Amino acid sequence: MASEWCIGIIGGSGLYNIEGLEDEQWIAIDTPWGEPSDEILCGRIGDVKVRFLPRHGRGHPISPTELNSRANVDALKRAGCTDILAISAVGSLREEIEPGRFAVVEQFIDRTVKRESTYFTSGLVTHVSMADPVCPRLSEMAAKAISACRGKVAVGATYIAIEGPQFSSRAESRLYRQWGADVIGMTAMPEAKLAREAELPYALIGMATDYDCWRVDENGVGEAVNVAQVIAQMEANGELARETVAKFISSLPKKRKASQIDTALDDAVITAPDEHDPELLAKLGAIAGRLLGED
Ligand SMILES: CSC[C@H]1O[C@H](OP(=O)(O)O)[C@H](O)[C@@H]1O
Ligand SMILES: Nc1ncnc2[nH]cnc12
Repeated sequence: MASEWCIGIIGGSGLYNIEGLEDEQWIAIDTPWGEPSDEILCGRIGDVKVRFLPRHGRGHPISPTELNSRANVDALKRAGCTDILAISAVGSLREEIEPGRFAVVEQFIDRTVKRESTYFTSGLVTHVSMADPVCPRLSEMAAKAISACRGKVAVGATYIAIEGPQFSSRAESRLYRQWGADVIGMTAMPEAKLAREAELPYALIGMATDYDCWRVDENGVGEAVNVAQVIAQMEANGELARETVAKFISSLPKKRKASQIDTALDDAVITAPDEHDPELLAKLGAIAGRLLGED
């Protein structure tokens, strides 16, 4: 297992570039799942290799529903990533997660319906555990990095992923609060599931940009989220996000210890070897090469 860190950063809305990389170069990576959102910015900070992918592409041309998360995660793995730190703009479903606060996500509710959400289709049926969908080690380091940059942090957040691109109705927003969701977004699912299938430890920082639409003011008037408000708050969050990423990377321990997630596919495949589909196996070189003996 890799003992050197290679950190994949997935930048969400408002985070289309990162600064301070040495030897930086945008590199196009082909995958058997189609095109990733953009080229990957490859470089390093000190001894740590960094691979940055803007989730929606530079200039934000790609909608949440049309993100090719399979290609994105596969491309990051091909680029050598050992771990992924993802950043997202999120709506807050809790009074105490005010716009500007960064929420480190611990759990997900997946309400997306139109997306390819697995690499393991018929011919290599595989069931990984999503009981603990994020990497606790990365999440703890992310929370410390936010605090070290004097950011306000909330830990242990539950993220609900909606299909979008429309924001939620008030009834949905209130329902999601009853379900125990703390923040809402449109992108981290199936990204987190695919990262787990790719045996990549994954953590998510949600940058609260708005209160979605569940809240009413003192006059009983409901607020509604709009893109202008989200963009203004994203811009206000941008500097802290960049500082947090730099701090997170510079604070990593020198050597990377193995994580249980590095072997998430062990014992997860159920299809008998003589039923394996060779075409599917050929596509899985980057994702499951370790298991399939192609490393
Ligand atoms: C511009 S608000 C809605 C948009 O922002 C979030 O994207 P990301 O998670 O990539 O930061 C949200 O999920 C929507 O896609
Ligand atoms: N209120 C909201 N709903 C869904 N995605 C979002 N991204 C940022 N704010 C959001």
